[in-house]
Amino acid sequence: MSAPPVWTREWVTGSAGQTQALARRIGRALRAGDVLLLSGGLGAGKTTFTQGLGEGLGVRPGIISPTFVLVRIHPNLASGPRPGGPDLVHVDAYRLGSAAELVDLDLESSLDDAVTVIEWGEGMAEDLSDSRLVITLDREVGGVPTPGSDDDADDEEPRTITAVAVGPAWQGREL
Ligand SMILES: Nc1ncnc2c1ncn2[C@@H]1O[C@H](COP(=O)(O)OP(=O)(O)OP(=O)(O)O)[C@@H](O)[C@H]1O
Ligand SMILES: [Mg+2]
Repeated sequence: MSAPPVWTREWVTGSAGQTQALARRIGRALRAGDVLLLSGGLGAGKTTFTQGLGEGLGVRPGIISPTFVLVRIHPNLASGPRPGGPDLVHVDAYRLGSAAELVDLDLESSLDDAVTVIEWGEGMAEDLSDSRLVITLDREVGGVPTPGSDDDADDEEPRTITAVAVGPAWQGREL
């Protein structure tokens, strides 16, 4: 059974830009060894959120939804806001069939020195670390589905974003 959360926080954003701004703020507070599991349906905004995290961490830009590559490493930039800070290891577990396949990616080797962000990691990556931040992006606001847009490019839809902190790393630590 998984451990009870240390704390939970919730935000509502109104656009992709606001989601990135929130993630940027969170990215500035992250430390080497942190593990984030991003959940939420297709197109919920997991990659958009990760782009903001990357900016806050000051890592090499170009964060995308990987299609064939399952793991991409974004090194910390000496010219960024956190020189000498952790790299970002960005994983997309969508195509993985099992936790055993995730083990094969050998994320453990970089775990202590980097921030590891796993899209679709919930229910798959819990064994990776004692502590984790589970971030869920949801199109529902206040339990009510928000009307979808016909335009796929619409970047101004509301999202509810929930962070559930689990494990000792988050004890006494806020975002
Ligand atoms: N409030 C919002 N927060 C985040 N993204 C938003 C918001 N409103 C609209 N969007 C749009 O939703 C889309 C989110 O796409 P993104 O690739 O980040 O999702 P994803 O969860 O990574 O999808 P996938 O499951 O395919 O990896 C983008 O086109 C973004 O502009
Ligand atoms: Mg994605």
